[in-house]
Amino acid sequence: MTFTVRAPASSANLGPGFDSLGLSVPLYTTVRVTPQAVTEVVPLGADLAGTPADERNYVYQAMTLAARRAGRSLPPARIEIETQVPLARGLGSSAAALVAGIVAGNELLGGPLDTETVLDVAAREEGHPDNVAPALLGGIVVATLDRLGTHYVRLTPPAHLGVTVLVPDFELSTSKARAVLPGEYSRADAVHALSHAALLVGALAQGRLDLLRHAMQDYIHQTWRAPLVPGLSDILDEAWRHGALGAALSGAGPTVLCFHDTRHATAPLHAYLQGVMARSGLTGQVMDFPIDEAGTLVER
Ligand SMILES: Nc1ncnc2c1ncn2[C@@H]1O[C@H](COP(=O)(O)OP(=O)(O)O)[C@@H](O)[C@H]1O
Ligand SMILES: N[C@@H](CCOP(=O)(O)O)C(=O)O
Repeated sequence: MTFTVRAPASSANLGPGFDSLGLSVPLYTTVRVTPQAVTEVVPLGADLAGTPADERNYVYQAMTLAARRAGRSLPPARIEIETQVPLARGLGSSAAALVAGIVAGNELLGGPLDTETVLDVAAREEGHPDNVAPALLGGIVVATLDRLGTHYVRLTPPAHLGVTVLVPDFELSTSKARAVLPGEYSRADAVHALSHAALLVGALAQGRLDLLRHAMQDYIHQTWRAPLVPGLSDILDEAWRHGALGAALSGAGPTVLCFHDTRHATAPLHAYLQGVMARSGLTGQVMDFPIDEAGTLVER
């Protein structure tokens, strides 16, 4: 019996919530699984043309993680993969592929893993839970990973909170954008990060949209990654003057996320972001999204 798994994109960090805070974006990676006598892996569409069409594919590898955690072997199947998530742009394409694959593997095995375990498998594989948690659960998720498990709180997005993303036309791999970060931080930077991340979670939980731009300040990763993303510093400093409620590097970049109030037109923010791109010599797309609330879905 064929089944389909659909996992959403994500925007991780939201400024100071490095490796711990993220939200779900309604662009999807879809994995269609049909049990059959031999395994076939079929990436579909131009965006996945560079990914392996065999068992080395990241989605298939993710399916085997579910089997390993369940102590079983994966039955053979035809596995078709499609995505709307732009690759290596900081919108969690690898997290969506990983979560979709683990959920698909679990489903193919008859569902031996519960949601908490699926999340833990994904977070351990990724090394941090901030993009896999919203990809699996939807909404806004704050999460941490320790030796006992992956612990999280899922927040329902506040009313009137929308997302605008600027997605540049160039790729930046997460590993490259992690390699530029320092190994150590000062106590002042740690206190700055803790207080801002805590304030941000409180503001999101209470719908305090007025606090977002203050709470989203970050020196842990954005400062170091700014040289990799032309225009980022300008947007972080200035986007609020053009209607953004707050701005952050999305995941490891190069996408930049702005929050907007859905009761107001986003045309001035779009015009500003297009202007930053033009001044920075970039091309790319500016798009508005609601926050996805469904997370990963399985359809039979
Ligand atoms: N649907 C997919 N199928 C196979 N591999 C994928 C898929 N989506 C992403 N990937 C892999 O993940 C890589 C991008 O991961 P990463 O650098 O972490 O960027 P991001 O997750 O921000 O898009 C791609 O280059 C590709 O190797
Ligand atoms: N916390 C991570 C998030 C990476 O997200 P991605 O969408 O770019 O894979 C980081 O900032 O490195």
